[in-house]
Amino acid sequence: MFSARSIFNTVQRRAFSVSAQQNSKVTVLGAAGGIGQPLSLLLKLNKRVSDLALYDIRGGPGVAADISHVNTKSSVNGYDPTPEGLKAALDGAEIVLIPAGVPRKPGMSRDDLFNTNASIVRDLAKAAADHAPKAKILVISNPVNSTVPITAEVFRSKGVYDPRKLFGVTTLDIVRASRFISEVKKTDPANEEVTVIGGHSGHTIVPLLSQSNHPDISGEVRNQLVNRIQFGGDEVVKAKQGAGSATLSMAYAGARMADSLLRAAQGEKNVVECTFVESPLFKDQGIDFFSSKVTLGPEGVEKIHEIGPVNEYEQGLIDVCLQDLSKNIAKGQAFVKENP
Ligand SMILES: NC(=O)c1ccc[n+]([C@@H]2O[C@H](COP(=O)([O-])OP(=O)(O)OC[C@H]3O[C@@H](n4cnc5c(N)ncnc54)[C@H](O)[C@@H]3O)[C@@H](O)[C@H]2O)c1
Ligand SMILES: O=C(O)C[C@H](O)C(=O)O
Repeated sequence: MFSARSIFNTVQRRAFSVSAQQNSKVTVLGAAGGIGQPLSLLLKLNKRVSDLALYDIRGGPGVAADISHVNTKSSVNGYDPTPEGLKAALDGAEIVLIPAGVPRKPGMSRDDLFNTNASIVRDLAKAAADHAPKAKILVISNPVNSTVPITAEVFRSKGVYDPRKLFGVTTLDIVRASRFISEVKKTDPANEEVTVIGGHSGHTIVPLLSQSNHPDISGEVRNQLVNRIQFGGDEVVKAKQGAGSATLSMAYAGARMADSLLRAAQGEKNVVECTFVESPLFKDQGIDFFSSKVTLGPEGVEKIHEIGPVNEYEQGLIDVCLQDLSKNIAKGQAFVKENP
């Protein structure tokens, strides 16, 4: 004879075992910041996230308590800024997003953030390598062109580097390109997808309009559109007048990238994002990392796409990009060698 209570428990256990197969713990390091808070909120709304872990050097538990009241199923935990707190935040994570670090003020380049953010990312990468060595790491902190190589070097030094699992988040460039081209063409941005390759700063951001729905864009309109995509970040930094850089659009972009990886991990095919990864595309020119279209799979990077046909103007942009990028990457790699 089964009591109502034991039937309820059995049903509960079954429900748990179904969701347990799809458990996806997602950790945000820098969760109380301008990006961290809205990003964490968007992740709370994502049904694929079962467990949200929020860590920051200040305010993590408060943000977690607040977000935990949102009535979606996932659990939310905030962690104290201690080595134990960081370890607990990372233990068992499938995805780790890193928006920890200082943002730009007007007049600064992303590279000007290097002196502060390089060591922040290095130390968080060390913790991730120790406590979540198999997680997919999504680096948002700038300068992305250098912080991704820093993370790779840290993981390599600890013997756990898997290039399929390290991503520089350049999704905001894709989001902007889609939005800005729709403003020029008076179309719905939902129907505009622009491939943006290279890196994530100024001239290293290379939109391939010739591969978009509007290869006809040319002349001054094209030049202005490309410039706006390359320097869209500056628009926000200027408008915020010293109060930081893009946070809300970045949270949206970061949540999209995390969702794409979760969808791919849960079996969806043909999930493609442009992202800054270790790449063979320009290795012969000494450039180890490059953003291009990447098909995502259960283990992370499944296939790095060729750049495809580009016109003469775009080839010129790529040439300029490669010069800056190689310096940014080398700077990140050297930093970890000199400051292990
Ligand atoms: N990849 C991109 O497209 C993109 C877009 C926008 C901003 N960013 C970058 O993201 C970073 C964060 O920007 P923001 O506007 O959220 O800044 P913010 O200052 O508002 O927030 C940063 C957060 O990081 C936390 N933090 C600092 N050191 C930490 C550590 N060691 N461990 C954990 N948390 C730590 C801070 O306490 C703060 O809450 C900046 O470097 C910015 O340039 C990147
Ligand atoms: O511009 C910045 O410094 C932040 C970010 O990289 C952006 O593109 O908005």
